[in-house]
Amino acid sequence: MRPVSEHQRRIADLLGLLTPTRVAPAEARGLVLAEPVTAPEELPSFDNSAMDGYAVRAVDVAGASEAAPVRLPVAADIPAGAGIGVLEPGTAHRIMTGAPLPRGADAVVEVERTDAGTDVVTVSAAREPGSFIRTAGSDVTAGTEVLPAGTLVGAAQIGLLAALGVRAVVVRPRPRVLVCSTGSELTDDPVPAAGQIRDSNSHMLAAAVEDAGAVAIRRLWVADDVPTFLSTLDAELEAGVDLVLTSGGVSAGAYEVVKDALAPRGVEFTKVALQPGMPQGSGTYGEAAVVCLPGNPVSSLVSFEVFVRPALRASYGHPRPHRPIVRAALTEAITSPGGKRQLRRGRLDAVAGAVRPWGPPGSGFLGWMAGADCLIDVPEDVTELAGGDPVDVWDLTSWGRPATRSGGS
Ligand SMILES: Nc1nc2c(c(=O)[nH]1)N[C@H]1C(S)=C(S)[C@@H](COP(=O)(O)OP(=O)(O)OC[C@H]3O[C@@H](n4cnc5c(N)ncnc54)[C@H](O)[C@@H]3O)O[C@H]1N2
Ligand code: MOO
Repeated sequence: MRPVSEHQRRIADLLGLLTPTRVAPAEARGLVLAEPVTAPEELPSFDNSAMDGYAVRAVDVAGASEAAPVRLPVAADIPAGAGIGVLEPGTAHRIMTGAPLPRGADAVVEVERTDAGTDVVTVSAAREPGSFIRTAGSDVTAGTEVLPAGTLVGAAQIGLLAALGVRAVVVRPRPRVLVCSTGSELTDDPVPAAGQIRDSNSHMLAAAVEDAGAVAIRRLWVADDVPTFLSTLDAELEAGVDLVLTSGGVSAGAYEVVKDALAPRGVEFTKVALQPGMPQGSGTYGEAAVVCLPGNPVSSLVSFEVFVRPALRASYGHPRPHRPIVRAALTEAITSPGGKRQLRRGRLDAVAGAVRPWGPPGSGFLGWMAGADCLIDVPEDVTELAGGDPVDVWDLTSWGRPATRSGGS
């Protein structure tokens, strides 16, 4: 059987790195800059007040105190958004936070240190030159690289791009994924007939694809019929697809539609030393990468976590493609099959450093999976672990906090 790490590499190689494209900043959220951003202008773009108060010349309030306040005529009122005025010596301008400092002023006295006068203001504190002034360029200097290539674009970066008036950035695009469940037992009918079940995998995998930062361009299911399966793929691929993600039809039964359709077309079907998630398919179809996951719902989602999620994130350059791993002590004993890496569902108490196995190891227990928040990683050569033993745990609730190690190893 193929080791997990080898199959991870194969899937990552199949998807590769997507070609960068230019998008509006809002569309870059969650994506990664493929080219740096250089500030086209400085920030702030003009000297402005950091406080609601009075713009003055520091020399005019030198020596002012509670005991010996200084009185200055208020020659102007400067709300935020006003133009840049001129302050005559021996006067004050009432100024609001963010409003432009008038020429001639070199300090702001906060309103709390005055009597808030509108015609004449009484100032009871001296202020050094530069006090409460945000000078032009003090945050960002024009021409500097503010966001290097490789930056993950989030709220702060989008805010900065907006402040600088940057209208487009270069990122790798979200991978476009076609999610296709297979199985003649599946139905979307709210009341399934005898022997039929609702399709959970296409909904689940489409959600997992979107959580990974990719786009599930279509979600569908097809029956166990090779010509229908192939004609559906052919029709859908015209929309431009980076990855075809199938579930079901990859094991050893008489009607394995995915394997029967794609094995003759060069897609490789193999057993990976993983539980759950042993039967796996991978290759290309047309221009698209193809990953064929097993149909058992837990196998499908666990193998998505192991193989597909990191490859999708790596394909758009995510700096942390893998889930963070934490070390925790098992609350109870578990067993694992020799020769396979087991990813057992669990519930992590990160504060206590403890992890509780959650539900049986079998691959059909979706109810248990939905209550879990982590995967307990049992190495291939380990068959028994006792309560209290330390284990690696993949934290499924964390979205890419830097970790000392990650699920890639
Ligand atoms: N003789 C053998 N039988 C099986 C083997 C094997 O090696 N030899 N491997 C087992 C393992 S491990 C797995 S995992 C499954 C994988 O089977 P398939 O990928 O071919 O999946 P199906 O047979 O189509 O379905 C398995 C199971 O999952 C249900 N299913 C499938 N798709 C969906 C869906 N979209 N939504 C909800 N449930 C789904 C399906 O009804 C079956 O119960 O094979 C084992 N067998
Ligand atoms: O390996 Mo299967 O994927 O046990 O459920």
